[in-house]
Amino acid sequence: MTAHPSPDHHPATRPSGPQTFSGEPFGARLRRAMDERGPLCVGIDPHASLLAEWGLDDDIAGLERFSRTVIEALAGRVAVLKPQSAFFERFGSRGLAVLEKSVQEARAAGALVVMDAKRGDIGSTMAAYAEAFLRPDAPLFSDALTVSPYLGYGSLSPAVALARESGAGLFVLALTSNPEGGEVQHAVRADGRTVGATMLAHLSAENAGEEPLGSFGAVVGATLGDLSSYDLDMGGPLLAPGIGAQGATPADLPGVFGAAVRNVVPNVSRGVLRHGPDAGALRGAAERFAEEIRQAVTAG
Ligand SMILES: O=C(O)c1cc(=O)[nH]c(=O)n1[C@@H]1O[C@H](COP(=O)(O)O)[C@@H](O)[C@H]1O
Repeated sequence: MTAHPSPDHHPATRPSGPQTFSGEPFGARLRRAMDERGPLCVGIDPHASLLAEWGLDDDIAGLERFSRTVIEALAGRVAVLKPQSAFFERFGSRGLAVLEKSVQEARAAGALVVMDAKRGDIGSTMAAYAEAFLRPDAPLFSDALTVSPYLGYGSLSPAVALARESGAGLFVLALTSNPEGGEVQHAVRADGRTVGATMLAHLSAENAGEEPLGSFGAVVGATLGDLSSYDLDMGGPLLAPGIGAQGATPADLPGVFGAAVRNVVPNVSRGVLRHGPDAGALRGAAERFAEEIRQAVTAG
């Protein structure tokens, strides 16, 4: 007789967790979280230098303590937490185990989790990356994933399809915050459009008809100055890194994003994290950024 696994059976490598699809697409969940908590996204970026500043060793115990401290301080307050996968991958399989636990704990505590792994590959491999982060029973299932479209936007289709199916979202690198990004993203194509504008147009098509907000976002740096030549109103969220350590401020947001500022999810990582390890100080820093963002967005 064949033994049937119980309905809640998961292979040992796929622990069950809070990762069940609520039935509501990412864009709608994000809109609500932004309305209720404000739009701030805090990064979980355990730089070696921050571990040292926090009095932690640059080892797996330090990594775990760092990540847990950020989650305990902020997951019940901010709309989004964004773990940067590289800082966990640095520690190999044990770092990935900390990342898995962090994602699950942050989601269980009420934050949406954007996994910052910036994946991008040929379509058939992209399908595996999508399974790793966007299939609801995957150990690293996250509410959304950052992806790179620079193997061609179409190479992302398996991730788009799985995100739609599982109620997850994507943030596609369109106009990145770093000064080197322009040589690729501002390059002008034969049709006269820049590469970055082309990515925004693809996303606009993806989000067509989605209310109140589409699930297919763009990454657009808060550091970039006037972007009025770009159509940023593409129906989805705009993840805006660069505030704090990279020099942008909340007051810059209306000037960079114009009317699309209402869909901006401003990210701050080091600007908040450098206030740790005290939970109250982390919360205070996040609250100050959140308040400055609220004032800037209201005025803009
Ligand atoms: O996708 C991202 O999150 C991202 C895109 C981008 O254009 N620029 C950028 O800084 N990021 C990430 O956003 C975070 C910014 O960190 P801080 O400069 O410490 O606030 C880092 O985790 C970066 O990897």
